[in-house]
Amino acid sequence: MDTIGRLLVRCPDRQGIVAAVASFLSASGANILSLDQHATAREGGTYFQRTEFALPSGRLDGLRTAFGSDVARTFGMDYTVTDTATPKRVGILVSKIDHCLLDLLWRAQRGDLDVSIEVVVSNHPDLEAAVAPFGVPFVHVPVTPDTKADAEARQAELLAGRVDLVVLARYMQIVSGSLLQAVGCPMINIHHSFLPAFVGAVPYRQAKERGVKLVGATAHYVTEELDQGPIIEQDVVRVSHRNTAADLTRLGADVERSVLSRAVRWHCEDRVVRDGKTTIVF
Ligand SMILES: Nc1nc2c(c(=O)[nH]1)N[C@@H](CN(C=O)c1ccc(C(=O)N[C@@H](CCC(=O)O)C(=O)O)cc1)CN2
Repeated sequence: MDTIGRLLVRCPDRQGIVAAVASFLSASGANILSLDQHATAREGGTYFQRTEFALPSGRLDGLRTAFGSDVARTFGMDYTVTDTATPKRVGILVSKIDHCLLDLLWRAQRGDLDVSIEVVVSNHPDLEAAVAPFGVPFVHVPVTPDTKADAEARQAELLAGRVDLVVLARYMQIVSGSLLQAVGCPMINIHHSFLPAFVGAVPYRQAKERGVKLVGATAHYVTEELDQGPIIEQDVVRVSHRNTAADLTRLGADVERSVLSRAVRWHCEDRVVRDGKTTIVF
């Protein structure tokens, strides 16, 4: 049974990258199944490539090591080599709002999202009963302004080294730079507006007051600066003057769920590469 591997690279653009990667994979006994690439400029830019390949089983670790000392070193590549048979481990941070959390749990349970949700951590106890049927551990870690540092230390204990991705599913606390660093893996947030519009905690109220004709949602990587992380996915839905702020919240919730699940899926399929403040999504 072959291993299906995935190689994601980012490096300074120059001639010969595709040939070098393809030659290396061929010489390693791999058969390329798909290859997507992007260069940010005609010259002097950054080069990105996502390659899926079949490889005789038991050889992926050796290929990863050899690629690092060979092609990656030659071209100055940042790269990852992953085994598509190993689902990414996901931890979810949530507060009281349930729809994004339950959507991810439901999609994972159905096999619609190929991830392993390892733990749900919440600063409120409200959603413990809703999570229980999914068989996923739920840990309540209260957060107050006075206890935030200790709470984040506990969150880090629950997440660091145990998950490959953290998702903020309408988590209503600002994550400190030290927690971001301690967790040591990417973090994705679902913001309930079409960024850069309406940053902050209450975008639907801002949207109603502004009289918008569209509301939306944005999934982005979390950075220390609030709602400024590289955008992964966005979508919108039409609204009108007839809609109350509560209507906007209800209509927006469906968009949040679909945007977040696409962003998590694409990240876990290694389709997303960060390029400064932006992303490349293959
Ligand atoms: N470091 C980051 N942390 C968080 C981000 C981010 O981009 N970077 N996104 C937010 C999500 N969010 C809007 O989508 C958001 C959540 C919370 C707040 C906020 O002001 N929270 C208050 C506490 C509110 C409460 O206790 O109910 C606070 O933390 O002081 C703003 C925006 C998630 N975190």
